Amino acid sequence: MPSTPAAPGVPPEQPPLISVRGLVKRYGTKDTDRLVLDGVDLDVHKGQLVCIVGPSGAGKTTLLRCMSGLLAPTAGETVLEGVTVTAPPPALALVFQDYSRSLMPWMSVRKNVELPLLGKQISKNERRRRADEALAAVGLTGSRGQYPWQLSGGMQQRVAIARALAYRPHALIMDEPFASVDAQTRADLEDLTLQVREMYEMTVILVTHDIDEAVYLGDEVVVLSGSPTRVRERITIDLGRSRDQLTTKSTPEFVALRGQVLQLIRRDRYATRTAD
Ligand SMILES: Nc1ncnc2c1ncn2[C@@H]1O[C@H](COP(=O)(O)OP(=O)(O)OP(=O)(O)O)[C@@H](O)[C@H]1O
Repeated sequence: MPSTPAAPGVPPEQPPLISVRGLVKRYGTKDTDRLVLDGVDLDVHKGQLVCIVGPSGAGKTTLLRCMSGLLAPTAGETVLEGVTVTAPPPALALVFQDYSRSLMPWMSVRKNVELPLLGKQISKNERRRRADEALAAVGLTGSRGQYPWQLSGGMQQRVAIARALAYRPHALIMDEPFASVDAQTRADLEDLTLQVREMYEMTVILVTHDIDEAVYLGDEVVVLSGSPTRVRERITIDLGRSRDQLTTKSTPEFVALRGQVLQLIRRDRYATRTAD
C-alpha cells in the first residue's frame, strides 16, 4: 500500500506513527446492518497535525473510536507504533467535545489533570509537577485549586487538554473538541492547540465540522466521502507552521484551500441526497 506523504519537515522515509489499513465498520444486527466505514486507509506521521472532515454522519467519530481502540472494527486494523490496536493504548490520549462529562466535578482542576497518572508508576511529586506544567501550558496555573463547575466552558476544555498533555501521550486524538464553545473561545483554543503541539512536538488527529478550522490547524486535511465512507482526498496545507487567525485566514492560499475542501464535501453531500 502506498505510504502517504510526510508532513512538511518530516523525512518521507520515516514510518507512520499511526497507520489505518482497510478499516471497515458495520453497525447493527443482520436486520439493521449499516456499513459506515468501507475501507479507510490513512497514515499519520510523528509530529503531524491531521484534520479529518467529511459530510455529517460520514463516520468521523466511528473512525476515531476504531483508531483509539474504543470500538472493534469489522475488518482492517489500526497500527500504532508497529502494534495493532485492540484496546485503548497508553500512547494515545483523547479529547472529546463534551468536556463537562469528562471532568470530575468533585475534584479540583489539578486533581482532574493528575487523574490519568494515578495508575502509572509515578511519584506524587512528579504527578503534581506534570499537572502543573500542563496547566501552565494551557494558561490555567491560577485555576488549579478551583473546581470544573467554577470554570467557563472554554476553561474546562483547557483542563481536558491539560489532562491529556500531562499524560504525555505520543498522539492526541480530538473529536470536535471546540464545538461547544463560542466563536472567540474557539479561536483561542485553536491557537492553544497549535501552541501545545509545538511545545510538546505532539502528533494530533482532529475531527471537525468546521472547514476553516481544519485548514487553519492542519498540516493536512483528510476529506472523507459520504457514507459508506472512504478517504476521498488528502490535501497538504502548505501555510507554514506559524499561523495567525487574521493574517493566515485572509491569504489567497488559505481561501483557495478552504474552497477546495468545501467543494469536495459539497459534492458528496449532493451525491448522497440524490442517492436518497
Ligand atoms: N453505536 C452505534 N450503533 C449503530 N449505529 C451507529 C452507532 N454509532 C454511530 N452509528 C451510525 O453510524 C453513522 C456514522 O456515525 P458517526 O457518529 O461516526 O458519524 P460522524 O461523521 O461523526 O457524524 P457527525 O458529522 O454528525 O458528527 C451514523 O449513521 C450513525 O447513526
